[in-house]
This record gives sequence, C-alpha cells and structure tokens, in this order.
Amino acid sequence: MHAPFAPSEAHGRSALPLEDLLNPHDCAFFFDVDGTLIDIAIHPDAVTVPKTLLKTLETLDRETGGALALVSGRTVAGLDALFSPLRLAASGVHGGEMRLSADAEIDRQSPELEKDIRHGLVDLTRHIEGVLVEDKKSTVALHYRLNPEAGPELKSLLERFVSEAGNGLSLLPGRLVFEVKRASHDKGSAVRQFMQMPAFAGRTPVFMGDDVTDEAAFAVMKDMGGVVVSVGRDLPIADAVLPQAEDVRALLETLAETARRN
Ligand SMILES: O=P(O)(O)OC[C@H]1O[C@H](O[C@H]2O[C@H](CO)[C@@H](O)[C@H](O)[C@H]2O)[C@H](O)[C@@H](O)[C@@H]1O
Repeated sequence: MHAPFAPSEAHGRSALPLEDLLNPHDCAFFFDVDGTLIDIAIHPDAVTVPKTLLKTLETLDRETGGALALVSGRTVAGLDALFSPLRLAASGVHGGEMRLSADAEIDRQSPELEKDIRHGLVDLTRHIEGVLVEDKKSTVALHYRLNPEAGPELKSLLERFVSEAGNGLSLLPGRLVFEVKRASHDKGSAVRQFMQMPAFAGRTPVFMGDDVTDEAAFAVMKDMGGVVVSVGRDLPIADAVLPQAEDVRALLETLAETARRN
C-alpha cells in the first residue's frame, strides 16, 4: 500500500493511519465507485471489479450489519451488474435513485429527464469528436475522455443548454465528464437518507470519494461529525487523503480483516 500523500497534521489531520482511526464496528461506510473503489478506464463499460474487492465489501457489509452503501453516479442496476453477485445498499445517478438497504426496492427521487432534453443533448454534441453520451434517463453523462481538448467547448455548450432549459436542471462536472441532472438531489441528500435508516443511524459516517461529484457528501460528513477520505485530491475538508483506488482497496481489506477478528 502506498503511504497517504498527506499523512501529517496538515489541515488539522490526525497523524494516525486510517486503519487505526476507524473502528469498523462503529462506522457507517459510504463509497463512491469510479476512481475510489475501482480504477478509472477509458470507457464506462471497460472497468473491472477485482474479486478481492467483492469479498472485502461482503465482509465489511456483514460485520457492520449492513451499514455500508455504494453512492455513485452510475445507476443502481448498473452497480448491481458490476458488483454481481453482491447486492448492497446503494444510491445511483447522484442521489436520484435510492435503495436504502440491500433487500429494498429502488426508489426514484425525481422523474426521468424528458426525452426532448436527452435527445437535445445528443444533437447538441454530435459534432464534437470523441464525445460519448451515456443516457441514464435520470441524468445524461457527456464523456470527453477520448478527446480531453473538447472540454471547454463542451462545457460552454452545456452551460447554455442548462440555463436555457431551466426546469431545475444543473450541470455537474466530473472526471472528464459533464452530467446534466436535476438539481434536487445529490450525493449529500443520499447520505442523509441512509443515515436515518436503522442500520446506519448512530454510527460515525465515513465517505470515501475522488471527485467533485462527491463534495456534496463531504459537506454532509462535516455536518454530521463524520470522516472525509479524499482519493487523489488533497482537499482542506479531507480528514485523510489516499493517492488512488488501489490504496482504498488495501485499506478496506485491512478494515474488513479487523472487523472479522474482533
Ligand atoms: O460517482 P461515481 O461512482 O464515481 O461515478 C461517476 C461516473 O463514473 C463513470 O464515468 C467515469 O468512469 C469511467 C470509467 O472509469 C470513465 O471512462 C469516465 O471518464 C469517468 O467519468 C460512469 O460512466 C458515469 O455514469 C458515472 O456518473
């Protein structure tokens, strides 16, 4: 495991490593997926979930009594397919879908985006080479990983589109992606809902995330006395910083083993 790149007391952080700071039996765990649990890939469908990660998550979920949730920009159905056969509590499309426990139904927080909006986004960006449109119905992700130079043009087109559409739409930047979504929900609203559930309530919330899209949840951690673990970005709000997803996986393996033994 790499050493965290900001292990000292910068920003008032504890010098203790996370494996010593976090007692899994007292924590509620929230994990962003892409860039946090799994490595970034060139295409949304090209990611892989290591088998060891499945085992680790299964153990942590069991040992915490279900106080563990995936909180992602992907759909919950997409998360189930990726993490199969594991099924966990999950929030999808940036708080737009909630499954409050592993065996619950998926609850949609707002209506799907209208067809003319979704199709309008395809038309608007068709001429930009290397832009991939991922239509998740509740949100539309416009990826430019295949052509990073397209970022500024894409951003300005989408800002105008969202402002002209009105209708409570917002634009959320991510890792070489812009997502058009409703403003009414985000990862912060998702985490607040989980924390009201019996499996999560009364525990210390811990959110691990790598992206701008995780910042709403980071802010909620601060309101709730929780712990922010930032992956790959040294943010003042972070209680700890880990360099990359493989360091998260190694930390979780240690925590799962600790939980299993005690
Ligand atoms: O909130 P997350 O779980 O981090 O999901 C955010 C978005 O992740 C996916 O896109 C990102 O990962 C892809 C695979 O590594 C990468 O190719 C892309 O450039 C990234 O933006 C996913 O496709 C989106 O739907 C999620 O919203």
